[in-house]
Amino acid sequence: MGTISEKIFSRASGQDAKADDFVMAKVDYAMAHDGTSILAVRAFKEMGVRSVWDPSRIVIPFDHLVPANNESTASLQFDIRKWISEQGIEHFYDVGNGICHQVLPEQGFALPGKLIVGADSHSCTYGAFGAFGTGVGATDMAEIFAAGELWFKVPQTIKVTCQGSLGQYITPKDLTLHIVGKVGADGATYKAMEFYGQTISELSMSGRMTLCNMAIEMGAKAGIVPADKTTFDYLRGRAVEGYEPVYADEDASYVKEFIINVSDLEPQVALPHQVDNVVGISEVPQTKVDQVFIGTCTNGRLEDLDLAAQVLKDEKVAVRTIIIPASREVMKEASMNGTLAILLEAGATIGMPGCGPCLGGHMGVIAKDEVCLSTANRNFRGRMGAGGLIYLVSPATAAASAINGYITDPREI
Ligand SMILES: CC(C)[C@H](C(=O)O)[C@@H](O)C(=O)O
Ligand code: SF4
Repeated sequence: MGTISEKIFSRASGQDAKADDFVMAKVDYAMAHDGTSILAVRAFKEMGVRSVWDPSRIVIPFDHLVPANNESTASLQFDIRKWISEQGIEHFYDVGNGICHQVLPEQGFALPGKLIVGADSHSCTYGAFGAFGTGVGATDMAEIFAAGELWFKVPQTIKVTCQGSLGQYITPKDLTLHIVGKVGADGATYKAMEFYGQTISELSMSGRMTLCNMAIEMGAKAGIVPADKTTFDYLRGRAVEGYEPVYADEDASYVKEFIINVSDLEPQVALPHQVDNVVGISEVPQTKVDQVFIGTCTNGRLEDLDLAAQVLKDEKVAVRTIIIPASREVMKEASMNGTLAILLEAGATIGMPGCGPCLGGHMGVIAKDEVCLSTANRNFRGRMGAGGLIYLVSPATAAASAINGYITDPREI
């Protein structure tokens, strides 16, 4: 009698964990990136603890400001590299390897049934593998570095069932934005979400990651897709250790249920400046675009780049179009299968793997009143530059809009 979260916390805490219980849980993998490891390491040092609990269970990708954009970033990264080597952290992915939420799954750390905690809010991405993945602040991460465990309140769970198959150019991002619009930006606060139904079973791992990635945009602590054959196939030859998938019981109790039918879903757009300000593309008035950005931990995967290339083949972009593969692996595959050549031929600019301009640090910050059509997960005011406007869409919609210079339904190209 339990949800996936209750079962994972029961195992990780060694007690029968039910929703709303407070438990001390052992973390399987802890992640911090260049942005948050700085604060986590500072807090860790202040605790006076000599060495981390387990250097083989800490994963540190550098992705947010890479390569360093100025001297102060460079010197912070220098300090972290030093700490990483002193502590013997085994899984350090330096500049160029890619975004944490792509690197961990690719390298086989995102595994069914595991408790994976990251010092980054989109750590819920790992739920795509049937794991409990969640984000914490830097001081909580310091606790984990020291002891390998942390207090958690076991979340209640919302069940989302998705029926029907996605149509042509209707992508997992459209499904995700549609769900965010229905549930609302605070509709799942401190809850776990479990995703079921035909639509979900048909999603690739890439699509499931897009979906779970945005669970936090509804306030959720975790977004979980139960592991199935698609999961096991992806993990074959990749998983860093053995794992035991965890499934909810028939009589598990859910605080709320949503049923979503995608049969007639059209491309979705989240209008500025709220992520749940979601409408169907037919309701968007003609909107001129200044910049298109395809990338991030939401939509920078091979499938996303391939889709953009499918739309952009033999076409030219009318506006500046920045495409940033989520990882080196993605970039390598996109270069081998011809996708990068198509994108370059169309006039797009390819950036090196990492977060890029997603949170307004570099590589595509926008000016006041400029419109950026982005495949990311957040369109908050000022995120990519003060006074800029961010519209969130799928890679297909982003690519189609790049051709016309205004927001365009990819089915019309
Ligand atoms: C920098 C980091 C703390 C932040 C997060 O946690 O989400 C970033 O990745 C973001 O997307 O805004
Ligand atoms: S790609 Fe964007 S949302 Fe994802 S971790 Fe980086 S900054 Fe955060």
